[in-house]
Amino acid sequence: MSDFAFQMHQVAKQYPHFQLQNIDLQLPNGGIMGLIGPNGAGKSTLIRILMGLIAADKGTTEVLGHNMPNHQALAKVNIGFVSEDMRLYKNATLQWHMDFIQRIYPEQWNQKYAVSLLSKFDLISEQKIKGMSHGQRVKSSILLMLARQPKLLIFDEPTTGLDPVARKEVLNEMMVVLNDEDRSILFSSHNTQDVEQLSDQITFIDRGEIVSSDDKESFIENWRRIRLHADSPLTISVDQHVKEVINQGRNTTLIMHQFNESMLRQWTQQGAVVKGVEYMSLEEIFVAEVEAKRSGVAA
Ligand SMILES: Nc1ncnc2c1ncn2[C@@H]1O[C@H](COP(=O)(O)OP(=O)(O)OP(=O)(O)O)[C@@H](O)[C@H]1O
Repeated sequence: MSDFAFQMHQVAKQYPHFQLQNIDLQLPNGGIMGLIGPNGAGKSTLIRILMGLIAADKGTTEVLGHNMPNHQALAKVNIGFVSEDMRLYKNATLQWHMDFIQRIYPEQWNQKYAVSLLSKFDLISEQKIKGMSHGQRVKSSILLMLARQPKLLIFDEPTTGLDPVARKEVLNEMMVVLNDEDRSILFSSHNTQDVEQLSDQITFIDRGEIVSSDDKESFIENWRRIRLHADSPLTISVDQHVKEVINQGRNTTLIMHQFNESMLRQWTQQGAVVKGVEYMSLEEIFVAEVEAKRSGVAA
């Protein structure tokens, strides 16, 4: 058994107008990784390669110790996948789907858990899929996936399009699953708040490449917003640590990477007063990381 839920090494995939490249990524067993990227960054392409739904042009992908896509049948027994375009049979009820999956995975299916999820998600098993709202369909897909207790759970944008109540229900249930240290989770999202709440590892992806991948604490610890006040203009330029300088009259805001207190001295010696040293939100860090990478100044 591998120590990793998945490992990707130098994976690449070329489409006519897009290239996923240099993907080196791994998730230790029991880890929870949030994959954040703008529209068209390559999140779904990366996930589809992991699922064996498409083959990479280059590199190696191993999921739960099985080589993908060649041994995907073995890996998929223990992978649960939920995506936005999940196909459920519109004319069938949720109960029909539950029975169907139970027949395919009789060993893994946990009927008691399925029934508890029905009540938690406020779903009616006798309802046909075609009569359900978007949120109910997403919750149904998640129920069907969770009740067979896979070792690796992959969610592609699980909270997109959900109202705040449904979103909270889904996130709460994901948190419960997360407490089981045996299970690993990868989920993609535009919503950095969801990712911040759930993940212990975060991967930023942009234009088909990984911008950075680290544990959440390291990201938060590495970045600061510094607010300075000075009566005369300060000369501060972008460098290895100062990623952005925003001048607003006598106030200057700096976005800084790998900050330490001693860096403040260079500006206090120019007569600046430090008004604030603030942690940044994951969303701000994401934007700063992407901008640094796009401008060629690696963060
Ligand atoms: N089958 C395909 N043929 C050609 N191009 C494709 C194909 N699948 C994806 N692409 C292109 O690859 C790029 C990345 O798409 P992908 O769906 O992986 O991005 P994403 O990060 O999941 O985006 P979003 O957040 O908008 O869902 C896009 O430019 C898309 O047009």
